[in-house]
Amino acid sequence: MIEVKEVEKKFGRKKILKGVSFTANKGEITCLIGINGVGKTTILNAIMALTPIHKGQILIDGEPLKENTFEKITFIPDAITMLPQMTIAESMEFMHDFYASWNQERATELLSFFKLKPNDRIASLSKGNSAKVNLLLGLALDVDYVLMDEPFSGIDMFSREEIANVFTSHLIENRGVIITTHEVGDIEHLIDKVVLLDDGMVTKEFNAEEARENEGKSVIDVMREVYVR
Ligand SMILES: Nc1ncnc2c1ncn2[C@@H]1O[C@H](COP(=O)(O)OP(=O)(O)OP(=O)(O)O)[C@@H](O)[C@H]1O
Repeated sequence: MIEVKEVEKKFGRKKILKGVSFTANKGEITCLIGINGVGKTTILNAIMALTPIHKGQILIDGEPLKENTFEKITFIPDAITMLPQMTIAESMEFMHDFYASWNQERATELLSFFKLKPNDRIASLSKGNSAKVNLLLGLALDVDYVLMDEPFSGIDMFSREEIANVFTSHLIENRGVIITTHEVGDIEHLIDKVVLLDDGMVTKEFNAEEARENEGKSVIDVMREVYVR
């Protein structure tokens, strides 16, 4: 389980996170939802210790992040980090050399799942294919937790559908996934848990299935109650 406890974060004098708390379980897809600039990426960066926090605590399976935790968790940012002149195949080799947790079999499966061509250069990829390569490089690691920053942002409907299919496939298996988004529409059915953020705080944390079954409400219905007052 990933536990984010009372996390506070400032940039200069501006307080971005004002005591954010939530949990994300293994085997579930947790979605952080909030408008642009609310601090979604900052939360993922904080979980990965890529940015320092000023107060609070983040635990992964009960322990603070340490060097060996990086074999347990991966972060898929919203833009590809491979060099533009590299081919997809070279990017995969790079990851293979760098991470002990690289799973070549899964990488090859993802390559065909996304219908990507290994000899295409990163610089030549469309936004949709670039997002798919990014996802491939993260999901091919045998880790327990995957953090994804806006995996559906700015890409066409068909690419979004293909990416969404990964979430319901064995490629996610029983990992814990945290994704961020500001538009929940066409991924609503994939989400187990929702964490709504507003003004640097969690305004509501709920189980999407329970809201549907017990109250007959969609994620968007609950969002409307919280944000449109
Ligand atoms: N390195 C930084 N220095 C100063 N301010 C920053 C820095 N990184 C982020 N911020 C500010 O912190 C706030 C939260 O940024 P963040 O990127 O976490 O938001 P977000 O919810 O992910 O937004 P988006 O949906 O646009 O990606 C924004 O106001 C942003 O301008």
